[in-house]
Amino acid sequence: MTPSSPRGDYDVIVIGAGAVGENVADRAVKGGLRAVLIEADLVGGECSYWACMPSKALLRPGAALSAARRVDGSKQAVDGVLDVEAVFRRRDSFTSHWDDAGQVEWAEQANIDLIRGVARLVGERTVEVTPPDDEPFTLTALNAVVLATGSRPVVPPIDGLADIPFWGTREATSAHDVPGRLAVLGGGVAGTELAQAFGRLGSQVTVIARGKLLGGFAEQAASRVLDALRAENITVHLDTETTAVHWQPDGSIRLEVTDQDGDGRQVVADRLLVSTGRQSALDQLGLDSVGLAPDAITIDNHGQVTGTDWLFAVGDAAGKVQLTHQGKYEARIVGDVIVTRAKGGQIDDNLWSRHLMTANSYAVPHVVFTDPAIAAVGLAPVEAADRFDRTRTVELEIAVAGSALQADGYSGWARVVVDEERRVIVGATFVGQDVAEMLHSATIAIVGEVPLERLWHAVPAYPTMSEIWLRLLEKYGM
Ligand SMILES: Cc1cc2nc3c(=O)[nH]c(=O)nc-3n(C[C@H](O)[C@H](O)[C@H](O)COP(=O)(O)OP(=O)(O)OC[C@H]3O[C@@H](n4cnc5c(N)ncnc54)[C@H](O)[C@@H]3O)c2cc1C
Ligand SMILES: NC(=O)c1ccc[n+]([C@@H]2O[C@H](COP(=O)([O-])OP(=O)(O)OC[C@H]3O[C@@H](n4cnc5c(N)ncnc54)[C@H](O)[C@@H]3O)[C@@H](O)[C@H]2O)c1
Repeated sequence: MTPSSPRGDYDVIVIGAGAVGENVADRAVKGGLRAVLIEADLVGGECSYWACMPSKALLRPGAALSAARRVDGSKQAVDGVLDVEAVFRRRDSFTSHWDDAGQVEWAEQANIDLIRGVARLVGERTVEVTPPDDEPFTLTALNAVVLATGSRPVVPPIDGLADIPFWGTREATSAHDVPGRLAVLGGGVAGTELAQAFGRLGSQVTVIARGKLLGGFAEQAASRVLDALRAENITVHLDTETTAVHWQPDGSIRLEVTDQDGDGRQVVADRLLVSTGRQSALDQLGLDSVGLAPDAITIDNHGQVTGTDWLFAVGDAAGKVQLTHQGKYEARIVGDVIVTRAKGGQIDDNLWSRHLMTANSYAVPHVVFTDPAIAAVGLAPVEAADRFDRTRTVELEIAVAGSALQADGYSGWARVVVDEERRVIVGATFVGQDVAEMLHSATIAIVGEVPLERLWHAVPAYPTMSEIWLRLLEKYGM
């Protein structure tokens, strides 16, 4: 939808209509302001069409099949393989076939104006929009401009890489074919999830990680995912640098890799997926027009760009936490800050106030949707030890009645980190089949700063996997 009169003033101009930009605009409108979203591509952004939704849709059928195979009685009923066409069909429906009509309708119903085009700042509170087939025009924001422009893939400077047609995560998540041999460069979350997804769809997958696999997660958790990938015949090279990539006459791709002992080898694949991280998309936004350098801006915990009182950045663009749910949290906070200011109210600087992104520092939930999955929130033991005087870690195998029922031979691991002074949980990690849904209980315990003495009264239903909470508290000494 293009508003009847797009030129002129808005209270709030949001550049980028990904999940995060949509949420800022929605919050502003619900607070009584006039907001416009400007989008250069599909309304809904990366998560809806090329990231969270399609990647999880590619993973889910494999996880469901494996779950059925782990239970005596149901395993006898499944002797086939994944129906690749059906998996792609289901994925296509989750991406609405890369058609954003539904999101456009949502914006209309939410009373948010939407303009298609590329936006950039041309002065304080002033944004120039270049529509696809029209002349540029300018808009002025009475209150705020919000940068919700997301992130772009980082492509490493590897010899020969620029000369070959490799897949990024966009091409992988929207693929309609399963490569015979798939090489995955990067052992982060995207690479690991997509390696398992394509391995289960039939590719012979080789992952090349320059360090550990899933290095940001607890070693005990990441190693179980690594073991699972290898058990599924996915080759994983750890601590391995890729020095050159060649396009071969038969159309295959040859990677020259070197391990930490300096031993070289070659990996040959039909497709190469490069998933080596993402960086904030703040360049080409005209920040220099207001005296700011894209690589030098700082953003405070209200989402405000330091040195301005009208410019905000949220979600992947802000670069603090590159996760949809956390970006949407930032969006709600920025929306509330803008509305409160517009109404002449006071911004509350206190921890956990509705104007401060406190959860970014203490309670970011993150799920790796592999099988086994990793679900983690809050601080790792080392981070907790940095922040608090006395901390303690309790860890356990997940072996309760609920897990035994969930899968025959269920294997999982759980850990909580406790701030001993306040006797509250400050971090939790679970790894195992179906652990993702247990994560929010940990998030609530951390955000609520629920004392262990009170948590003791939070009785997990029997027989569920949440019983691990009771075992952790018992092991702690409750
Ligand atoms: C493969 C993959 C899987 C992922 N899976 C998950 C997951 O399971 N869970 C999770 O929480 N996170 C996941 N993420 C991360 C998640 O996708 C991002 O954190 C999220 O999309 C960020 O949302 P955003 O709105 O900030 O940015 P985006 O979704 O990137 O939206 C930004 C929008 O701004 C537009 N834009 C940019 N510049 C301009 C301009 N100048 N003018 C107009 N419009 C502009 C873009 O076209 C885009 O639509 C995944 C990421 C990848 C790559
Ligand atoms: N389930 C989820 O929530 C989910 C899933 C996928 C992606 N994401 C998010 O999307 C973003 C992008 O994901 P990602 O996996 O690309 O980023 P990432 O930062 O998680 O991982 C990138 C990996 O690439 C490696 N790398 C960098 N340069 C390399 C090189 N030259 N050779 C080999 N390896 C190299 C890094 O060491 C790192 O392990 C992340 O912020 C991630 O959290 C989230």
